[in-house]
Amino acid sequence: MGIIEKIKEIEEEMARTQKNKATEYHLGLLKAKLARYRAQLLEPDKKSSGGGTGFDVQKSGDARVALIGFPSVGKSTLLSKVTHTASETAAYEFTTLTAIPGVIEHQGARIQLLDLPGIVEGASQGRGRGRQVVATAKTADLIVMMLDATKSEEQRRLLEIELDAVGIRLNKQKPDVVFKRKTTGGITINTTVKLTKTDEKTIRTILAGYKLHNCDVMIREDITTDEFIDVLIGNRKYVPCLYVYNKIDAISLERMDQLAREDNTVVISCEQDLNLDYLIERMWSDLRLVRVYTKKRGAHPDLDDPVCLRQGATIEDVCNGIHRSLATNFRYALVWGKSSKFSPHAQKVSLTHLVADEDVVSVFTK
Ligand SMILES: Nc1nc2c(ncn2[C@@H]2O[C@H](COP(=O)(O)OP(=O)(O)OP(=O)(O)O)[C@@H](O)[C@H]2O)c(=O)[nH]1
Ligand SMILES: [K+]
Ligand SMILES: [Mg+2]
Repeated sequence: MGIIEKIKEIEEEMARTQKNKATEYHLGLLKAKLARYRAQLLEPDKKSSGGGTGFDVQKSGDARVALIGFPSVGKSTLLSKVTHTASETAAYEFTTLTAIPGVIEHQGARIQLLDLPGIVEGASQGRGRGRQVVATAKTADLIVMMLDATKSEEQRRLLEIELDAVGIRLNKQKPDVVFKRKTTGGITINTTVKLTKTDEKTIRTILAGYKLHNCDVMIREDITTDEFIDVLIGNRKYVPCLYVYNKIDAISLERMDQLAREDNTVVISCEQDLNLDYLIERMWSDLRLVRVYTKKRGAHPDLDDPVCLRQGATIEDVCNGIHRSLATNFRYALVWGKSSKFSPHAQKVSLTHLVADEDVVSVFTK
């Protein structure tokens, strides 16, 4: 039996099993098994399973945004509108057959926008080019899920299932759980909060299912069983997602208003150029780029050309963003702005210092 059939079998068994206290552990085990098979399915370079690697497009610029959606929702139309790259658009499905990168320049940042083929239900299990598309989505700093405002709400949930199946968690934080393997000593589980969505017995069942007999688990958040499995499997990607409803020119004002009020949602019309500037503004802010202005001694900072970095960036990243040799010859840096603990004055810092948006940095070398 192939992996896909095994997955089907487990999914069927889970659907058949009634959810209650008595079946909780069994369901937990099935979930763990399912997650293991899914992971196998996505391992790259397995000839039998067709591989799980994305399209071979070089990352460029300061961040990558991937356009994910069903066929003909208007992904290529968007790319053609907001970048200088043309991507073929047409009224028939699967017009786009590969990944097409374009560049958006906004607030000193260069954002790579990736147009991708449309995906269909079952994409994560190898239908169409879906596997490649969802694998590419994993490499993105932000996913723009494009939806057709004229179609049913169901499309959003279906796409979420496909992304979830490849280990992408949308608009979620990594669960606050510390998991440590040991060689002896058995299992220790500590919790700092009351668990209401799972319990210790389920967690022990799952650990046993993974043949983990010696480990320390520290749970600091009211997690679900699924979230615990995510922590065990480890290679989950937590990616921000913006839901973009296109073709609002073709729906009623009431419907548009309703969609626009949902969380993490922007409504647009590519064809009529409605709200596209706002969409770019939202993409830019959801990427949470950190702009750092560099300043030479005695000169004013260069405010036109910031170094754009991701959240969590350090002075070392700033150095690497300026010049390859800077970090190796680094002596110290002066930082003005939100990350300086003496703000408005400068703080003298080392390579590991975390920078904040709109900091000004001077680097001193040997
Ligand atoms: N009414 C309306 N139609 C649009 C809008 N944007 C795109 N379209 C139409 O939708 C159709 C599909 O557009 P594409 O850009 O090719 O869609 P896609 O998502 O790239 O499609 P695939 O590459 O096949 O997955 C085309 O006929 C477009 O003219 C819009 O804002 N309003
Ligand atoms: K199309
Ligand atoms: Mg297209």
